[in-house]
Amino acid sequence: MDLRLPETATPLAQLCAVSKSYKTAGGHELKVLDDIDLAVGRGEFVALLGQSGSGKSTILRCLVGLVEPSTGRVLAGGRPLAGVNRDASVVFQTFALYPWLTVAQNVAVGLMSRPMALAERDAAIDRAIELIGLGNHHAAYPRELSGGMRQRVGIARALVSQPRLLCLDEAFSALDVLTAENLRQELLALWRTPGGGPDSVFMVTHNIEEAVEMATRIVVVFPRPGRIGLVLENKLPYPRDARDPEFQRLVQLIHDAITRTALPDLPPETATAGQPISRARPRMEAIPLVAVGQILGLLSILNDAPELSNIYDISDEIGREFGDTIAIVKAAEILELIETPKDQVRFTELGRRFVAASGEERRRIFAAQVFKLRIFHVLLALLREHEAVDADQVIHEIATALPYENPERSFETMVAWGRYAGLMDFNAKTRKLFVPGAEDLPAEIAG
Ligand SMILES: Nc1ncnc2c1ncn2[C@@H]1O[C@H](COP(=O)(O)OP(=O)(O)OP(=O)(O)O)[C@@H](O)[C@H]1O
Repeated sequence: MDLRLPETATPLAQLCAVSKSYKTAGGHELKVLDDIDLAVGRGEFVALLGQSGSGKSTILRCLVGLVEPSTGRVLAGGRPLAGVNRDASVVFQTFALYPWLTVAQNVAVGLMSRPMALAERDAAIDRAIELIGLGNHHAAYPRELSGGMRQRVGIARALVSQPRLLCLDEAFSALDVLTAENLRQELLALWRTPGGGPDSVFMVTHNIEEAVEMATRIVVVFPRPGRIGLVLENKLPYPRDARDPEFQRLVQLIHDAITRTALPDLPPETATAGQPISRARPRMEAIPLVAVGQILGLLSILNDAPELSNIYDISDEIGREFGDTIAIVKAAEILELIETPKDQVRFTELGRRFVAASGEERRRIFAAQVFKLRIFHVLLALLREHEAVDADQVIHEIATALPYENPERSFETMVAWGRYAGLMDFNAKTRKLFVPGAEDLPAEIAG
């Protein structure tokens, strides 16, 4: 039986046509959210999923008033929100506790801006501490607690003000599996008990199963710029069983939606008649912000454990969150070392040669593949014309070519890849990019 109160028409929190742009470190405009319409109604448990960097945290922060949208409106209880939403609290992944304060004092921080009598305050703190199972730890310091207990303090601090809307930003992802599952169940019970906890929950997560286990509505954000990609109602009764076919169907739907946008099965590109023949591909591709070591790690996992064939299993194996795994897989894919039909991940012929090769040969293959990426092609053409190129000029080129990427971070990644490939080097003092010595370049690139 569902004990939730019926939903009322006015959402607790709402984004209306919200867009958000940031200025990056180099002063470039980066649009991270585009025209987001999203509401959290009374009694709802909404989960927000999406790749890393798709804008999930920014949406959460806009919703509670921690970040102001560039355009669009934020409403709380149907009225324009000015400042922070006092009916909402946020639990962050990092616990964010003060190490010099006790559990009770840390929880009290959640009431800081609320005028109330001392006795009322103490009663609220006791209630929140009891509610979240920290009864014997009022006077303990964070360092004396396990990760799970610390996150309980984080949740108690969020609940102490009795918010109507509880927001969770990857709140369980730093916890071990069992602790996370216990906390999820307790939180669900709190939300489902009328008057027990928050009316509504808004949860940002990378974990698809977690979303299907908990949420009544699941929203998938598509990236660059962040926009609403998929909305699913989840009417499965609680407690939910991960083996239920409907549970599995929802997981698969979400999984497909996320991988499809990150790793689309595109037809191979063909040369366009009349265009000059170039070794670079015509399409301008973003560089996933991953280290060369992560790509090499993925390839060695694929090589050592050929039975791991889909992104899910691989994500578990490398111990990264799904969104991060996708970025690593994408990087290996644009280098043509792997291919990803549907949600499968497998070596290409070149990838097989790469893992079997010596260090020197690997660099040569890597260099030839990097050279095919249009953005590198542009950069290497610049480097051929000038002895050294200013970092800011390159960052500007990236910002122009890839308007939805963070140009400074893309630059750092390109330098790291280019260094590994022996194609370029960077002097952080002079902020100049240069070619390490043409005689060292692989023959097909030096010409
Ligand atoms: N204060 C800021 N200044 C500049 N860029 C920012 C700022 N905050 C976020 N961004 C950028 O906005 C984009 C979206 O970030 P956000 O943290 O909302 O994504 P996310 O989906 O929550 O990512 P993750 O899952 O990795 O936490 C990223 O490219 C990020 O680098």
